[in-house]
Amino acid sequence: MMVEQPILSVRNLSKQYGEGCLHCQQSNPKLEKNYCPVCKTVYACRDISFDLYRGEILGIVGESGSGKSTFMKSLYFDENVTTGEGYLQDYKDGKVNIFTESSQMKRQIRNMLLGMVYQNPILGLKMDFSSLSNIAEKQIAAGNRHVGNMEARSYDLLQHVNIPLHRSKEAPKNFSGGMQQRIQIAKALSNNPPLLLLDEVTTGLDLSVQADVLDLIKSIQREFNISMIVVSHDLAVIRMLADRTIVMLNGEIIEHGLTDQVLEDPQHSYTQQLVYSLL
Ligand SMILES: Nc1ncnc2c1ncn2[C@@H]1O[C@H](COP(=O)(O)OP(=O)(O)OP(=O)(O)O)[C@@H](O)[C@H]1O
Repeated sequence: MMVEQPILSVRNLSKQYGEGCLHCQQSNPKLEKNYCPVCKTVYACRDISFDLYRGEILGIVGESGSGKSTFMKSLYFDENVTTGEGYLQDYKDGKVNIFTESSQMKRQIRNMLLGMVYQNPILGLKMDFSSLSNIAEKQIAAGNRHVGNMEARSYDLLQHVNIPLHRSKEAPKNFSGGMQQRIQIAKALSNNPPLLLLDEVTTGLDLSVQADVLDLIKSIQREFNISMIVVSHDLAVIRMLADRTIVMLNGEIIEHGLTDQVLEDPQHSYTQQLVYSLL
């Protein structure tokens, strides 16, 4: 029998801000939430481990400050991890820890194998450039040189994310929040990545716009069979999107399981609170 390999494996990822001290460097130190009461070092992510499979959406939910964004930034190399390992099946057959690669290789991994959609579209888009050139930029970074092909792919993607083609030469700064997120999604998909990272992508949008963007994400999963990691503080978003869910609190994973299971039978008191607040 063929055993399915995860497309991403993360082992013991930790990220701290600060040097640590004798108090917090002992095993099982007593922390104040996620920071050391003595030296104030912040332990933003502690010992995060999981596998992600092809075509799967993994949800990460937790309150503000639980470490979700730090985790996502680490995966996209916006931040360097303090310790930990990450293996991508499509990079050197999943045999090399991506976190210890050179910055040049990290750039290449990012350009070829990852797509990122940020909560704040300013981080993901050049607001004054046309939507088309925003998408082309990512394709060029991934090594495409053929202008005709790039244009055709960009139009195709814009159509997919329901941006009227007659607006493709307009800059995202003219667009609504929902449209900007859809352009970010088109851009993130333009290099055909096996893994798409989505960080609070619907936060701040009107409910109906939010529903449209969530529908779009779901349809992209079905159509492209792409794996995604979706971070949100909102369990309703996670419920709609994620096959499996990780719950984070104070930088740690406190619960992990199939989303239905986590929702129906939450084990940790914090998860129970989150679930009951949905009712
Ligand atoms: N550059 C930094 N320097 C020091 N501490 C930081 C830095 N970035 C994040 N932190 C701290 O790390 C912890 C985790 O923050 P993070 O942004 O990952 O949380 P989050 O769950 O994404 O919350 P939010 O949704 O509010 O961003 C917080 O305590 C935060 O104050």
